Amino acid sequence: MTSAPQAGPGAASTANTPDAADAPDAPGDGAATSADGARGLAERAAALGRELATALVSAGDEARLAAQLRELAARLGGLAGPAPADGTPPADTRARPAAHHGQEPASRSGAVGPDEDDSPVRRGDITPISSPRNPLAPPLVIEREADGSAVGRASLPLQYQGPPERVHGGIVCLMLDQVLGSAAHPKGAAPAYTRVLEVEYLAATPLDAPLTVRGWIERTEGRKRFLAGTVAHGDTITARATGLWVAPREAG
Ligand SMILES: CCCCCCCCCCCCCCCC(=O)SCCNC(=O)CCNC(=O)[C@H](O)C(C)(C)COP(=O)(O)OP(=O)(O)OC[C@H]1O[C@@H](n2cnc3c(N)ncnc32)[C@H](O)[C@@H]1OP(=O)(O)O
Repeated sequence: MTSAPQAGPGAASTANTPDAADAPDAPGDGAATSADGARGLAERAAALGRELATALVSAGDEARLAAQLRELAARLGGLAGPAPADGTPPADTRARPAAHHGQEPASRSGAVGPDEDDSPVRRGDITPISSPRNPLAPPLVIEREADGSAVGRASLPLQYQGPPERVHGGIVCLMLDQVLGSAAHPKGAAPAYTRVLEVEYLAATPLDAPLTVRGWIERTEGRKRFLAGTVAHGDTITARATGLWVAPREAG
């Protein structure tokens, strides 16, 4: 295995960071009136969802939890704006069938695609690890380096705990799957899926601490891409992984 590519100061592109069009609106601008505004609204609502999850697992004091919940509810109510007179939910929050990623290439911008067709297939990043609009995601912010490797950064709060004070091993694996998956898709590459992912847990991955997840292609053989990666806290590599991503035969 070759050594991990170093994080260069000049990340070439952002693999899952929302582009400017996805930036949240200024506070207090009321209900969204455009797709971009709705996206910002969704991301702010997701951020409140994360705060809620943290509050639910953190508070030992029921009175304090109740106060936090009231505060979050007020902020959520402020985001949603006034309810439509007929009770119709806003377009962006209407229930949809479960999303499935598998057959559709995802946007690299992290933006969720146009809603006009109301398709059950959501383009873009709605993964439970890196999507800014998925409250299950920390989110892990992934950038692509000039050398083609991918680097994810996050600090994981208490709801990601496994053993006390450590990030759950499955979450460590999830971060590696996502970052190696990003690295497995250089520009123009056919979509490929994780076929093998082997993770070694070398040391505790701490909660509430800056983590860096790296992934890079070791070699490519036809439709097979062999990946490697690491999770680090400071200078400590807490996990390392190797994996195989395979493009389906029909992809060419
Ligand atoms: C996704 C779209 C992205 C779009 C661009 C945006 C990118 C933005 C970042 C996205 C990030 C996503 C990160 C989340 C990643 C997931 O969550 S992916 C979802 C989880 N994975 C899956 O659903 C995959 C399920 N498996 C499959 O669909 C099929 O097995 C696959 C992968 C399409 C392969 O099917 P297949 O070609 O029929 O498989 P098969 O011929 O048995 O094996 C393929 C090759 O691998 C070899 N192989 C198999 N096992 C091994 C092994 N253990 N060791 C060595 N070689 C092996 C075989 O020998 C074979 O090689 P050849 O004989 O062809 O030389």
